[in-house]
Amino acid sequence: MGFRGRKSRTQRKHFVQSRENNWKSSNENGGSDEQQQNAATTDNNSSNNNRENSNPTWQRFATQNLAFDEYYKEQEIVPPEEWNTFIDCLRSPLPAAFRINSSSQCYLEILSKLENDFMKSLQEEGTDGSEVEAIRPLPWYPENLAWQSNFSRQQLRKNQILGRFHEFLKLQNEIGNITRQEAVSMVPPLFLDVRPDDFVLDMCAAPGSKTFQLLEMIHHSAEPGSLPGGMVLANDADVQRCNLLIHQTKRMSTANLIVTNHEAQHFPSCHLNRSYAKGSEPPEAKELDIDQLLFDRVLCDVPCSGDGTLRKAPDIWRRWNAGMGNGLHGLQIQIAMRGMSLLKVGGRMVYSTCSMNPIENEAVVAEILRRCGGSVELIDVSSELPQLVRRPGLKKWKVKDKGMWLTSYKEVSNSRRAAVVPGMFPPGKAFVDAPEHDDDASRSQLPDNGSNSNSQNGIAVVQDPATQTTILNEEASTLPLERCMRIVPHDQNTGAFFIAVFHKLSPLPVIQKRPFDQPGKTSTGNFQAQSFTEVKDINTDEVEQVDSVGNQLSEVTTDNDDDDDDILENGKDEAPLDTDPSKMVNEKRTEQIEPPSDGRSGLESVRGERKLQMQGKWRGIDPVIFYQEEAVVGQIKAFYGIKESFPFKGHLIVRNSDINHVKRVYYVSKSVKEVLELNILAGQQLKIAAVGLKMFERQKSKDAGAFRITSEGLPLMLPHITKQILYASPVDFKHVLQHKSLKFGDFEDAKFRENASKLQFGCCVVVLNKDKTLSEPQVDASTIAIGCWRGRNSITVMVTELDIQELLERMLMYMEENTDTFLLENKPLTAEADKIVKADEAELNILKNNETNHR
Ligand SMILES: C[S@@+](CC[C@H](N)C(=O)[O-])C[C@H]1O[C@@H](n2cnc3c(N)ncnc32)[C@H](O)[C@@H]1O
Repeated sequence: MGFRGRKSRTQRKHFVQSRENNWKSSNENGGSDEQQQNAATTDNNSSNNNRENSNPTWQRFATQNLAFDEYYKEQEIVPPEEWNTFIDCLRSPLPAAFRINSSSQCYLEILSKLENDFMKSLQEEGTDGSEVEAIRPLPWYPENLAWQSNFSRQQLRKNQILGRFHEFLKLQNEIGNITRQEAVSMVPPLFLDVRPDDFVLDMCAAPGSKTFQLLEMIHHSAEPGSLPGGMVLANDADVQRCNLLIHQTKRMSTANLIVTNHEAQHFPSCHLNRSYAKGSEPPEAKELDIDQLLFDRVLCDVPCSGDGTLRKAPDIWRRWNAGMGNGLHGLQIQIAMRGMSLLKVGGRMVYSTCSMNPIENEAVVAEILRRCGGSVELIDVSSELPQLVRRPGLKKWKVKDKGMWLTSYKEVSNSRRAAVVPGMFPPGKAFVDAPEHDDDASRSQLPDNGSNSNSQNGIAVVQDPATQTTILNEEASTLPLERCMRIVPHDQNTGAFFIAVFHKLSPLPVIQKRPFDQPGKTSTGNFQAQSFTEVKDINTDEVEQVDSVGNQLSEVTTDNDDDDDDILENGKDEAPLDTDPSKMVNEKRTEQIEPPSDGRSGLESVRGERKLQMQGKWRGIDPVIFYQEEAVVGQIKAFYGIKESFPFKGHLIVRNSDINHVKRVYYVSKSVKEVLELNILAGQQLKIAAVGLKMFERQKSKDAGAFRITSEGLPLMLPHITKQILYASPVDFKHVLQHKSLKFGDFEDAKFRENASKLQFGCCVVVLNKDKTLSEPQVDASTIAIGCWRGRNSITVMVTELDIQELLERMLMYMEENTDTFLLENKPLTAEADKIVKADEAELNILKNNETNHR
């Protein structure tokens, strides 16, 4: 219906400025030479760096960092003969890319406009006769839904056709019909192979480009008026970035999304209280299809050093150092392992980074495989997306610490063993200290069968008498790291990315801390499988923390998908998450709600005391409350004639603990409903920042139906409502959009006038009747409709300027073949009609003003 929920959005200038890609010389970049020098060098102790610092040439360009060059040459990230091409490409600006939202109702029209209009006109106008394609679909993206443009922003503003294209992109992006996203960032969700019924966890989701893509996949084949069986749970640890995520995903208008704010490595398990499992389940628990929150698909797009995005964020050149990757390695493993434990057996997990560093990539993948002890396999996806040029994962790499190159853990000095862990080294090089020759401790690494090798993952643990170290002597061939994918910039003119795809074959082995792991000390980074008992929930507190990592995050976390234009203010109708840490309850204190002693069922009890519990649980976060006011729901159903077949019970939620003053009611899909119910029964472990599709908004007018259907809720509701609908001819529809308010008499169609006067006062829906011969057209994917207000003598539209602009644009796209009737001159309103319309508008404004409170 093309009117997904959108507020007028103000760009966050300060945010944008800090992320702008300024292709400047070092002098223009600001900051003293000394600052730049410090930023560009990594390992102050290193003799290499002393040499670099004394070499003035490195300062000449902001897009150069000798430590970077040295590091990646040594890692043989590309063959030596390709180095110059690789580095030149990294120094050139990145072409803009965008994706068409495949679940948008007009995605085919947008595709056709790009293929048949812009592709040709831009080629003629924009490229000055050059061979380079102005815009082109990315060959590896299914159905031509992703595009790359070779224009810079300056070029886009240069002439009229480019300007028209730019405006088109901006509008469609704001509406949610397209998303600007770096080409390589689109890859990980494609390898996740998401199906509409899947439960998908996006562990580090902000600002949400990939979440949006995952939602598209879930919604792709949903019929109008119906919802897919799956859902996406998008999580991010950073509160402010969570707000960006909420804003970004709002463009999708989905009832199948939950946004949470947790550290991914401590993401709650959300399973039913043990005492319920002993047979005392409340009826609600028995009704639940799920008793633990597990996922069919997990996306682990972890925080990383982000050097794959140098083309888009050249400031990274100055900041880059080898320590960034080393510092993140531990956290990346923790997040990935948590993801793996939340993945269903048979499910798929994608691990990805926008970093080129093997310490953040292959080393993490190798460690996941070691820890999972054969219950997980790295999938060979070489036959998937064959047109995507990628390179196999590295089998060998080195670790650089404090300017020193280390080829095996043996070379790590005692003082550096907290920071440099065995898991950072390639297979066969992860020498682990024998703790004081503690035989029991080394045995604790062995599988239960007592053998000294784990045939499932090919790891042999042997004692090296010369060094008194235990060697994890993996055959390189047993960890098929070549199945990882590395996308390098010069292969297809993109950024760089790393992707690994896992398949969970069986429950994870129980993971225990080895006795000789000191608390707070990352002595080994390795855990070995002890037994293969099913793990319901791995307590992530067992996984050691790398203290330094957290401190580095704010600097090195780079998401890089968020184009400047996508960084927007929060919508005004939902409170942003509270960023004051003092108001946050420690998320690790996720107590379970004990079964009630008064005989009431768990959910009943939770509902009865919801005000107290929900407000106390996650301070700074609005509670999620099932809305069960039957009288109000009945009134809504009666007013709009909503068909009984439309599921309401348990699908409506509010975010206000004062049920009597509810302003907005949200709709959730069956899948989300189940997760919310499970979460309540499991003690509200999820810190839910946003959930549900805003469906109804309360009106003050007594005689106008209690709630109006929102623009974003209308596409879902429309096929199910039987009252308060008007069908307008193209001319009338366009007319009312342009004037925003029209007196009944000014509608061209007599039938419309008659029907309008028969409606109840208040909210109504005006549907574009493309085929004027039908009085009640079939509602389908192409239906254009708009929420309006039926006043005493007029119809007034109740949507934003942006919605109107989009609808007019869509009508133009649809009606190109009927331009004779459609593009009639606007009828000027008569003075008398104008007066009547103004009176109705005033009435409407009073109503709107009454509703400006947050809720
Ligand atoms: C590479 S970005 C994710 C980009 C995102 N997947 C997208 O496509 O838009 C990494 C994200 O991880 C978040 N993050 C950092 N540490 C985290 C943690 N411990 N748990 C969860 N998220 C974390 C950051 O706030 C950042 O938004």
